[in-house]
Amino acid sequence: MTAVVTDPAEAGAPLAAEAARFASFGWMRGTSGNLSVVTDRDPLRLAVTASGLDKSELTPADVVFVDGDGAPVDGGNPSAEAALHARVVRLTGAGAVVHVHTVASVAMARRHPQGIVLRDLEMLKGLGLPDHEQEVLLPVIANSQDMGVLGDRLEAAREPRVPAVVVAGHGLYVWGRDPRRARHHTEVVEWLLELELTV
Ligand SMILES: CSCCC(=O)C(=O)COP(=O)(O)O
Ligand SMILES: [Zn+2]
Repeated sequence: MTAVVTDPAEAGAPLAAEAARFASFGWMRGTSGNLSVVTDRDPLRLAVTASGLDKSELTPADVVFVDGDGAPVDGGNPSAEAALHARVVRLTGAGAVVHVHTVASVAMARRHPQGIVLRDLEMLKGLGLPDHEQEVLLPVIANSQDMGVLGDRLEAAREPRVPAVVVAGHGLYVWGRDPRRARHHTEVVEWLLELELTV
């Protein structure tokens, strides 16, 4: 069950902390990346990071509440990708979504535009897979500035066992039950991508 949150600072504090962590890894350079957390399920509401800010400097107030289509409910300027966050939540039931611009995700999508095979790695258990003897495809979808188009591509390509999709030439979308689990999934997927890039 999702605790209903209506105070921007309450919703924004964990997102600011997560953003600072990802930014410290170099995954949100410039003003790239965005984060969201579900604050209500009925009707669906998300707190999404505001657009165009340096994500290493967010304050708890730097979030905007959006509806199930990613439109602001009380004004404000949500992330340009808010509609994709909302779509991921509607599709997967996730409670938090992470979008980071990592070099490894873009490089690996360039090498493997049809998707990235991950197999025989203990770290796959960090995505909820039962053991290391697994082979899964991390989907890669083509980029678009139209979040509806990106959402359709994500829906068509997603692998239900993998809480992540790479957007070619852009970055990584990852989700989880809450911000902490979405962070763990993000760190695991990025580790797998960096490994495959290295070997
Ligand atoms: C240089 S970042 C370009 C936009 C983008 O892809 C991104 O992740 C940040 O967009 P936002 O509107 O959330 O700041
Ligand atoms: Zn982006």
